[in-house]
Amino acid sequence: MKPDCKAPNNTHPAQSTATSPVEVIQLGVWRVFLAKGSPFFDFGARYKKWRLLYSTAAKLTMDFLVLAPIHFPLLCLATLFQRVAPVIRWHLFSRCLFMIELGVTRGQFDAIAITHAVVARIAFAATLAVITCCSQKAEFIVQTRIISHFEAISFECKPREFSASGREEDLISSPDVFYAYRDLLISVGRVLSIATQLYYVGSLASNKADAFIYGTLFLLQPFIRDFARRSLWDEQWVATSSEPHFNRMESLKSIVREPRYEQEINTNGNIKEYLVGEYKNARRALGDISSSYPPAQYGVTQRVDLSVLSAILGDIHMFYCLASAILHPSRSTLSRVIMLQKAGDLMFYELDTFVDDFHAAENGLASVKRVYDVLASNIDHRKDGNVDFSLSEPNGMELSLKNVSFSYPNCDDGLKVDDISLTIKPGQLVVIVGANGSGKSTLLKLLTRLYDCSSGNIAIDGRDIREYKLTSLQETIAVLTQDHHTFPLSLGENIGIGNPKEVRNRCLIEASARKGGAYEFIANRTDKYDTVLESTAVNYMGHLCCPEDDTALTKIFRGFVKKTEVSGGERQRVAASRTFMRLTTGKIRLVVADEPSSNLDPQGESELLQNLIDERQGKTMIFVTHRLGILTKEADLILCMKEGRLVEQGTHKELMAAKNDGTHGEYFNLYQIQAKAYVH
Ligand SMILES: Nc1ncnc2c1ncn2[C@@H]1O[C@H](COP(=O)(O)OP(=O)(O)OP(=O)(O)O)[C@@H](O)[C@H]1O
Repeated sequence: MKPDCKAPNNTHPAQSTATSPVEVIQLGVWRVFLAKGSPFFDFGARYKKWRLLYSTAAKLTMDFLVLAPIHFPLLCLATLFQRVAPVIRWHLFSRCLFMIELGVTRGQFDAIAITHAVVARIAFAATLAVITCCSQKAEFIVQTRIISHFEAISFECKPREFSASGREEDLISSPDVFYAYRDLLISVGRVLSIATQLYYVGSLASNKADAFIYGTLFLLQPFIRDFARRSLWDEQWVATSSEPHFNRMESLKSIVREPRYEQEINTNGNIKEYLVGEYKNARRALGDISSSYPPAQYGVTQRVDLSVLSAILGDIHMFYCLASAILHPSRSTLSRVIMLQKAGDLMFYELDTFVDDFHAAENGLASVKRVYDVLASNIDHRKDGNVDFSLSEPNGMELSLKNVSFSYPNCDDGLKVDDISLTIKPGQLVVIVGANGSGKSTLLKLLTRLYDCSSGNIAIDGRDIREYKLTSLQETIAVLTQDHHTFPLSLGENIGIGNPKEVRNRCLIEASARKGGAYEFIANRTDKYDTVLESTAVNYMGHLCCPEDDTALTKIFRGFVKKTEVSGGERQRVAASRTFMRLTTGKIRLVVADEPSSNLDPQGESELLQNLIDERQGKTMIFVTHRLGILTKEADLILCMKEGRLVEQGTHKELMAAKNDGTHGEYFNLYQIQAKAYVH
């Protein structure tokens, strides 16, 4: 069925139900949600917003002052001067113009006055050039210091944010902090410039009444234009593509573009053909529905009446000027008319750009506020406790769960862990099994306090998990997951970082690499432990170079971006070695391994698991695995999960023997399926 194509300013039915402060409109393929009624000159809303941002602006000013006590004030003065410069320039020019006009009218020129005016104008131009050069230098220094300061802050904030939410939310980029302040400075400069121009217009007008009328007429047009203008740049909005054919095209595009699908597509010609065909079909079905960026489409929807009024108002001061000249010829001169016209244009430009700069400054400061908030509130949504974990306890951790339930924040997909109660005794080897999506990894995240449970209670060594200091808890837990990562560092550091105090201890690193199964493949690398996996250099290619060309420059560039490849299994071995390195801290009392051997060959897998089990002394160990047998036979406790619930627990023997109403349980069934797969 052909989708409903709506005209750009068609409103969504939700709009008519209307106490909602959000307006929903369809723009081409986009469903746009718009905060209702906040034009630029809504001073009430602006005031509220600025009260919030004021402290950020003040704080940022102090930061700028501390970081660049000389260059920052210089930059401020220069920026403000540059903003009022056009008015001064016009004033000086108008003096020359008046004198020329006077000379032409009288047939006699005042050479000295003209020389003074010309010299003043030249001196001003030279001064402006010097100030511009100085301000560029000052800007460069202030920018560099601000960027490095905020890079450091953002470096500090990001891991905190990440550990709290489990995903990385980008903070404002450091250069943007500088630009936010610069936009603010320019906005202030524009206000100064508008005030100066009003003063200048007043000096051009022949009397106070004229000055007032000109000022009002000059200011009126931008006000009307703001009401006429419908620009998403000035509004708060979010949009989602709601057009099914467009969404399908995007999905198909991502399959072709994303490297993770590359191998599958390239080794199966039919897929490629199918994708191309489907893309063409979706494109055809989309027809003329526009996918242009929503602000570009929204601009088309201006109110015609107000636009016409605004355009006429743009010229009304000219008509007033003409009428005034006709009615009072003795008070008017041609040069005054020209200067007034020019002043009107300049003022209109300043007011118009002021709106954009001011919005940019507001948005920028709102983002900067977030950086400060992150710093101030330590963003971590998990409330930190104040109890230090006791390291004197020689055994592993005791974990007990009472009616624990959990659903992911911002996800109304139901409970992922549902009413689980269990006890893990100190030093036990525990294995969690269950089908995909049954909640095994989620349970581990709760046990390591990556998330807090939604209801119920988790206790470690008899004390609520939330009472422990997070750092103290993290020091005692080693986590090895299936999402193994390597860092863009040397192989040695990739392992050594497990115990940062011993990051240069080659002996410990090699021993850990042996246990993690990385020793052999690292030994075969030319640079061994010094092999750097990914270059950390930042590379640019000038826009006149074409990456596809085979020139000397592009070859050099490819050399910049060369990576040292490691296979998935090798990467997992490095991550496992890092965990063994972590065990050398002597503080670990809980080891959590979520399918740590999913990418390893059978021999690598059994060696890794055995090496981990050999480290059991003084630790509780919890494994998540799909491969029953290797671990489950040795486990003190098997937890069998299904759809977020704990359906069985016991040892391998107990669970294999367990029957309910004469039928075997979940673990038995899972085990049998695997056993059959190996036999056949
Ligand atoms: N960050 C998340 N936000 C929302 N839902 C999530 C998140 N992580 C996992 N889920 C959902 O929670 C459920 C349980 O996922 P979990 O990863 O715990 O299962 P699992 O048993 O470990 O699965 P597998 O064996 O495939 O690794 C799944 O439905 C999954 O889609």
